[in-house]
Amino acid sequence: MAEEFLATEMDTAVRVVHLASSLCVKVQDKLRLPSSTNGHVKSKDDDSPVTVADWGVQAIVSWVLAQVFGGQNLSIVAEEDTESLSKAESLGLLGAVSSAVNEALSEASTYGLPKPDKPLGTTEILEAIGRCSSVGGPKGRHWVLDPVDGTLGFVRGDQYAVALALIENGKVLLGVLGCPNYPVKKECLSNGCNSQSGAAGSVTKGCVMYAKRGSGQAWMQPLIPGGYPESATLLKVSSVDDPVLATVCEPVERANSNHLFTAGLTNSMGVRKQPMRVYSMVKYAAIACGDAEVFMKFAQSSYKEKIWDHAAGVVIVEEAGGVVTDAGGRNLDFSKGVYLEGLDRGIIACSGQVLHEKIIGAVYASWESSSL
Ligand SMILES: Nc1ncnc2c1ncn2[C@@H]1O[C@H](COP(=O)(O)O)[C@@H](OP(=O)(O)O)[C@H]1O
Ligand SMILES: [Mg+2]
Repeated sequence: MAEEFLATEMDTAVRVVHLASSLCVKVQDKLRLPSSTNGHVKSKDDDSPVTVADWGVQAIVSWVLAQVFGGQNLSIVAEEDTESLSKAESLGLLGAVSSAVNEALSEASTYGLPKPDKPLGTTEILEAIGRCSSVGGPKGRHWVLDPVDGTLGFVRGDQYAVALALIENGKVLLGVLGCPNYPVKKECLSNGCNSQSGAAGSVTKGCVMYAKRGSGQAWMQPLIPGGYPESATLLKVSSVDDPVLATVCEPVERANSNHLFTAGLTNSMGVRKQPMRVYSMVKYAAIACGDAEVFMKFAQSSYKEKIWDHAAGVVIVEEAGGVVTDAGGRNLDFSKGVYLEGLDRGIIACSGQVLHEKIIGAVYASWESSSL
């Protein structure tokens, strides 16, 4: 029998996101210790923080993909570069990245992944991080990685995500989201999401979600310490289509999305609940598993959205039954390189068509009077 389409790609991506998530959990725990906070976080040129986890995840994902698929024609588009990490004054930081990477890779076989014969040296680690400098584009295969999406949430001990996707000829073929701090209903892990039991069940922390384009299925696994879980459950978006009952999520940071505009918009639609403000692509995860119905982001017009901030989340939401477009109702275009070129105003992800159409209508009705 022919091997299932993208079986190795999907399996490797899911496993490496589990491994990467476990690295993040360890680094985030260390960041919580007051004595070790400084030195593990660096400011980028735009003042956003980057941590041992950002570089560490990028290194292990790049190294594992190169082992499994060969480094020769491997194209990886990812957020971090090696510039500040290679500087002489960053030796301590590079050492911390190296320890985190080698600690994670020493456990790779328990995740069913290749493991280096001996610990990677700093040159190999910088090489792995630096390999991810592809700019993507309309042709061929490109892996797309946001090693730690929502770095601000990460350094604040809050929500963040590890996001890996595969784009081929401009289309997102698969997506994996590691959400190490996501509160998952135990009910959801045993009986699937929206199992309608109505019971206010207990919650566990951490999951990995994934989906393959066209499969009509999106899956969730629990994040378990030190290994790869045996089970996965199907994700399903919420069936709520009444704005009165809908939960709308948006970025925490005002700088990243206009809270006033979205408040006016949701108010005009009759949304009653307070917005759920969450860092990172965890917002897509919340839609995919039925915890929220809408995710909206309206950045300043001068900001250009990057493909790694959306690719994995979009395919997971769509395969779980949801809809994702720009504010003009068009699909996001992943074929133009690093940026989502031609994006009309903002991003709208919904659990279903009915809510989506209402929001698009409301955007048109309120846009003129907004200051965006
Ligand atoms: N001025 C801006 N407007 C909109 N988005 C921005 C932004 N500056 C950074 N971002 C993006 O917003 C992401 C965080 O999303 P959110 O605000 O939903 O938590 C950041 O991801 P990183 O944290 O990976 O850099 C970054 O890519
Ligand atoms: Mg990001």
